[in-house]
Amino acid sequence: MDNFDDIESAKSHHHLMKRPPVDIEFSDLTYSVPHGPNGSKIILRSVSGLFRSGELTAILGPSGAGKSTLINVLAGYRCGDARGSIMVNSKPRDMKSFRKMCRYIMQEDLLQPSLTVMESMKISTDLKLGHTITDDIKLETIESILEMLRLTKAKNTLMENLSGGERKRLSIALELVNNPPVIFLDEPTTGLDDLSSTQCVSLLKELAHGGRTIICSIHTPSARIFAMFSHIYIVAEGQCMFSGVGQDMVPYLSSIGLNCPKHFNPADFMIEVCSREYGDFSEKMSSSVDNGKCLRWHKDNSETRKPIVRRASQYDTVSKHHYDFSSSGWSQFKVLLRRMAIQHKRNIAYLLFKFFMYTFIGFVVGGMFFQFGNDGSRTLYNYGFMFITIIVFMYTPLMPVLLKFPHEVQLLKREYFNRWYGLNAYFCALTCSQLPAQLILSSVYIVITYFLTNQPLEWDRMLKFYVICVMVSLSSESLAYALSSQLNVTNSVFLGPCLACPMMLLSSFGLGYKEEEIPALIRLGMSLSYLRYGVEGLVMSVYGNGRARLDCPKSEDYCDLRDPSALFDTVGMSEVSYGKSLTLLCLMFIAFKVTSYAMLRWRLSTNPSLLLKLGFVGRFIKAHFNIPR
Ligand SMILES: Nc1ncnc2c1ncn2[C@@H]1O[C@H](COP(=O)(O)OP(=O)(O)OP(=O)(O)O)[C@@H](O)[C@H]1O
Repeated sequence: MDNFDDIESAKSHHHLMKRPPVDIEFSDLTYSVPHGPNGSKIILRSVSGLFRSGELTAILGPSGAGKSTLINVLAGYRCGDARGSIMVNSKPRDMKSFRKMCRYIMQEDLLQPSLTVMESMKISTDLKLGHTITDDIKLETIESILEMLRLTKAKNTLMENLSGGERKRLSIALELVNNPPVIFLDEPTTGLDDLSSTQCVSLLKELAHGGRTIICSIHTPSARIFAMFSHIYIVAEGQCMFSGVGQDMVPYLSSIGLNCPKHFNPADFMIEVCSREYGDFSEKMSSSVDNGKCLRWHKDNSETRKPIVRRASQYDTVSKHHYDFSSSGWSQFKVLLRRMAIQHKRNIAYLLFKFFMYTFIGFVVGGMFFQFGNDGSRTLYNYGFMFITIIVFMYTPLMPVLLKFPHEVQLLKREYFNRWYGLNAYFCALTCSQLPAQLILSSVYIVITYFLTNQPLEWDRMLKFYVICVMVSLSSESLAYALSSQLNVTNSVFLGPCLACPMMLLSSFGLGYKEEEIPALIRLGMSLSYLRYGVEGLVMSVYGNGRARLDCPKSEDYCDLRDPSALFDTVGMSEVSYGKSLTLLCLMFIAFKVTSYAMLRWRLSTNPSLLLKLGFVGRFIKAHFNIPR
């Protein structure tokens, strides 16, 4: 088969270099999830097992048996309510160092959109190999991995145009770049045809031969694929039904009175047994392998006929390896910024659409308040223009983030978990990547409306107006990140505008009231609405700083608000200054930014959900408000 030749030719390369052994042993592992307001559902029931380096382990079992959960818990992706012990090289798993050496390829192929295969491989190598390795070596590594995974022909294809098999292989390729010693794969062959599945598993086998610990869950493998695994671990109903070498599965089943028919795929037979097609053998099977503790069927040392036991000195070499980030935070930031810039460039149609939308809204609003800026009889209408401008700068950056970011978080979770980069670098790159478009689009709207509505053409007033609009839009964007980093799309899109409504109302509250007439609670709400500081800032930039009395058209007998101070009294802003409003707006922006960072860190954390620690209230929120973790 071509692929075997490819693998042979690639053996000498960096990504297939031998790795020191990492053995994973778990015992009495129990995992439950909250179920209903008070209850919990046990998914893993005191299972034990040993997954050794140099072995390709398959976790098999009927659908819903707990395979993905076992992988999630072992990889540390979900720790939730897990109890029991997980040992790595005979020492309790230290999540911090374990995460540095393990990679997790999830069932869904979460790949960054709008990048070609080559671009994503380059970004992956730049992030993972850092700048200590020359570009030539990186390119060589990429070329050989792509060749090995038969992706060379697709290297200039955009991710979204790849076939299911190619996407799966690319997910593996991206993680192979820095030669991880432990790889978890959740159903790597799902969606692949027979040939692609065989090639994928033979690649994993080759990687395992290089000393890696490769653990994957798999659905009903063909007899050929089944024979490729060095270790089979069967799970059903959250318990271990068998753990050992594939060839021993038929004798094992015979030993408990279940004879696999000739010419029957042992994996299929085992799944049928676990699905109770031949009666209930679950307890018998699970107790005969001591729920995974029994090593009788494991690959043994041919001389001693005992399971292979490693020497402590072999494990020591692992700690000498450095699996830390190869690139500095600054390099990660630059690479991520480059990636986001490419994605923006590829999405130029979306940017153009936004440009036209801002232009269109600019003309609509400018037309509605045409020439009101210096008209003493229309001062309140002009105040309305400023209020609407703030609403525009609240909604336009809010909605796209609420719609897009919940999906982006999934990608972020995968890359962050697999230690492509740190959160600080990502967060800074995300903030900076949005800024140029934000500044340009804000200018488009402001230039159109400012001139159409005939606001004072003084540089300092225009600049002040611009700064307030940009700060409101950046605050709205940060608020949207804070919400959408915790919620799914449906809830984000619902909650965002719901929160915006009271803030909008509070921003213009006070019209016609004296400050002491406003109830204390509403005054508190007003002081928490960043939109209010936005409206105040715009009013002060246009009317503050000693603006002269406005023109009063001849058609009017009397213009009661032609004096700016009369407007300040009417809208309850006589005590307001531009500097104070801008400072408070900036503080609100910082508060939103810090909140969105903290929310994101919380979302990426593998610790038990904070909500679960809150007891009943937390469980209720989690169960009924679709909080994804
Ligand atoms: N958060 C959760 N809340 C409630 N039940 C859950 C949760 N996560 C998993 N389960 C349940 O736990 C069981 C095991 O799920 P898991 O995804 O591990 O199964 P699996 O063996 O990987 O299945 P499949 O092969 O179909 O992917 C299933 O019955 C599933 O419904």
